[in-house]
Amino acid sequence: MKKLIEFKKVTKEYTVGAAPIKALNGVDLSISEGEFVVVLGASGAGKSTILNILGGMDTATSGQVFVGDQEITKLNDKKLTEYRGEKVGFVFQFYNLIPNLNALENVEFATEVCKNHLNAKDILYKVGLKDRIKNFPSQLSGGEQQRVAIARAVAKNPLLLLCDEPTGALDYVTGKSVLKLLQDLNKETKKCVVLVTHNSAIAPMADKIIKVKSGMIESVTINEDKLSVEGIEW
Ligand SMILES: Nc1ncnc2c1ncn2[C@@H]1O[C@H](COP(=O)(O)OP(=O)(O)OP(=O)(O)O)[C@@H](O)[C@H]1O
Repeated sequence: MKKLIEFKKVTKEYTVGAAPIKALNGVDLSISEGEFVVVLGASGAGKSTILNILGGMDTATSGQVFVGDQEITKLNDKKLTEYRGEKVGFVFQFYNLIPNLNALENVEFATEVCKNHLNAKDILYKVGLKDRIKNFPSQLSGGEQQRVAIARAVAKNPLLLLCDEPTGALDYVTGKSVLKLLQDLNKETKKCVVLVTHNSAIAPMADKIIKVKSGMIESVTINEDKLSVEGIEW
C-alpha cells in the first residue's frame, strides 16, 4: 500500500520554567493509506503529541512530517490552518460539540469550510443517528454525542481521521460500539484512522500497532490477523 504519513526524526520540546520537557525524542514512523493504526503507551509517553503534530495542532521542534504530498513541517500558519481544516478529521475524548447547535448543525458547521465535504445528513444517518439529527448535544447520550463528533470528522471527507482516546469517557458497551463504527468507516471509506489509547486490549483491531515510550517509538507491529471489535474483550 502507498505510504500516507511519515515522521522523520521528529522531536518536540516544551519549555516549562527552566527545564525543557522532551515530549518526543526522535520519532520515526510511517503509516500507509487506509491503515487502521492504534498508538499505545503509558500516560505522558507522547501519544497525544504525535497526534497533535500529525493533525497540525502543534508543531515539531525538529524533524520532518510528511502527509500525502505535503511536508507539513514546512507549512506556514495559513497553510497549516488549511491543512487542518481540509485534510484532518478529529475525534476527541470529550466530543467537543457546540452546545447551542443541534447534531446536524454541528456537522454542517464543520463542513462549511471544506471544499470536498460529504452530505451532513447522509453521514449522520450512516452513524446511526437518523432520528436524532435535530437534537442538541445535551439531549444526547455520551455515545450518541461521540457519533455526532465522528460524523462531523468524517463529513469533512478528510485524508485521515485522528482519534484521541475516543472511548475514554464511555462505558464498555458504548465504547465498543463506537470502536465498531470507526472500524466499519475505515473499512468502507478506506480512510486512514490513527487512534491513540492507553487500552492495549483494543490493539488486535488494528492493522498496525505503534507503541510509544518516553517520547520514542518502542515497537511497531504489523497485525496480520486483525480482529473485528466484536471479537475483542477487555
Ligand atoms: N503544552 C504542553 N506544555 C508542556 N508540557 C507538555 C505539553 N503537552 C504535553 N506535555 C508533556 O509532554 C509529555 C508527553 O505528553 P502527551 O500528552 O503527548 O502524552 P500522552 O502519552 O498522550 O499521555 P496521556 O495518555 O496522559 O494523555 C508529557 O510529559 C507532558 O506533560
